[in-house]
Amino acid sequence: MSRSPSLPERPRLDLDPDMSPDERLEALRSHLEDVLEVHEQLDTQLERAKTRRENLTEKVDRLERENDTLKSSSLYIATAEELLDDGVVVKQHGNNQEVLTEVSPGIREELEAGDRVAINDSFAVQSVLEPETDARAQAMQVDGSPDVTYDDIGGLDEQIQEVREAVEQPLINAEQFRTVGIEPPSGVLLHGPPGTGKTMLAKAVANETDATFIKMAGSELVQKFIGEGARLVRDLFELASENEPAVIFIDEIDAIASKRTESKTSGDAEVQRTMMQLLSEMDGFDDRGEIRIIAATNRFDMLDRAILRPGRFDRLIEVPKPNWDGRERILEIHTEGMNLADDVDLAELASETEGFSGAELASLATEAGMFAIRDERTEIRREDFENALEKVEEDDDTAGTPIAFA
Ligand SMILES: Nc1ncnc2c1ncn2[C@@H]1O[C@H](COP(=O)(O)OP(=O)(O)OP(=O)(O)O)[C@@H](O)[C@H]1O
Repeated sequence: MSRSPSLPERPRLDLDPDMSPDERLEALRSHLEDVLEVHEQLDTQLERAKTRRENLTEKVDRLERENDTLKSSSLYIATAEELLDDGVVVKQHGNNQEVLTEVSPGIREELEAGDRVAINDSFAVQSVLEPETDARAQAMQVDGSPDVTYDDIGGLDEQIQEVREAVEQPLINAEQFRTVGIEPPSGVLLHGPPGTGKTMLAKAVANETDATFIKMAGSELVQKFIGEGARLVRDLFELASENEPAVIFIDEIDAIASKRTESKTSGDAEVQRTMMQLLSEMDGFDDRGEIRIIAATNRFDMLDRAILRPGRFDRLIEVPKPNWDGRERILEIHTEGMNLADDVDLAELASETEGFSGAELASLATEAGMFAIRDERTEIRREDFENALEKVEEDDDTAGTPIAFA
């Protein structure tokens, strides 16, 4: 904190009774100058103090707003079970506690039995939740049979091999693992830059093992309401066991498993609870049968190391950006169905696209196709790829990211 500046010294007027009138006048003039200088200094200090006060007021406003948000985010979810003359019976999710509580006339009007509501610490109904805010339905994506195969993935042969060992084998050869007496890896963590094929790998392994693919984004697990994140995790594992064999894919795991921050807000505590629930579901994994869990992150450095301990995400697979061979293969995959002219040289394109991710290469192929369509051609020429590359580089300059992801 900055210390308050000290006040300037008060100018003194020394008038000697022996002074001549001229000397007195001179002394008074010089005193006046000193007084004016001090006045100026005080003026500057006053201005500074005003600015500081404005800054502090702004800070107080901001903290008050944050405080309000924190207070308002400490709500619990409940179901309105019964509407009575003198209130409403709500049942809190998580602990199933039933309470007769009050409700304001405004909320009462729109409330129907069975609605999900947000209640505060004293159980008063704060708001009625729209059916769409049912996070469970929104958050999970279930795909009975994804259509991605290992052949659709370019440049990740080693990673495919590792995923097959860690996920596919335990699913199709569970008996063998039991006979040999070893535990398959609990969870697999794919880490690497965005758009490099992590989701594809998880989908492909589900496809090849005829497993249901259940995807949930870590950011969706970060819920506003206390207990909701943990409930979603429970639902996720429940859904998987209803659909065995199943592959659970948690994208952006860093959203719930980042290194602990200094702050101790209620939001952080909720994120912690969600992660603890995930870890406890994984700990009880042995008896779960044919469910495998894969997580992915672009922010490996941010992860709380606790989730990497044995029995948790104990198989790490790095999914990097493709090298030259990988880029050529990915370009082949994404231009397979395209009507390419003879002058298109994918090897040369692979050289020109160093640093591109798989998703960026896929967009490049689509973009080249768009140039041909604009020109009313069905054949895609070398110039279309050149134009597409140029466009990508322009986008890169303006947007700061190389290309829009497919
Ligand atoms: N190795 C690859 N081979 C072929 N296509 C790829 C590859 N990597 C990415 N793609 C293309 O990019 C798209 C996005 O890839 P995917 O969603 O698997 O990336 P991701 O690593 O999961 O990205 P994010 O971290 O952003 O979720 C795919 O649908 C595919 O078209």
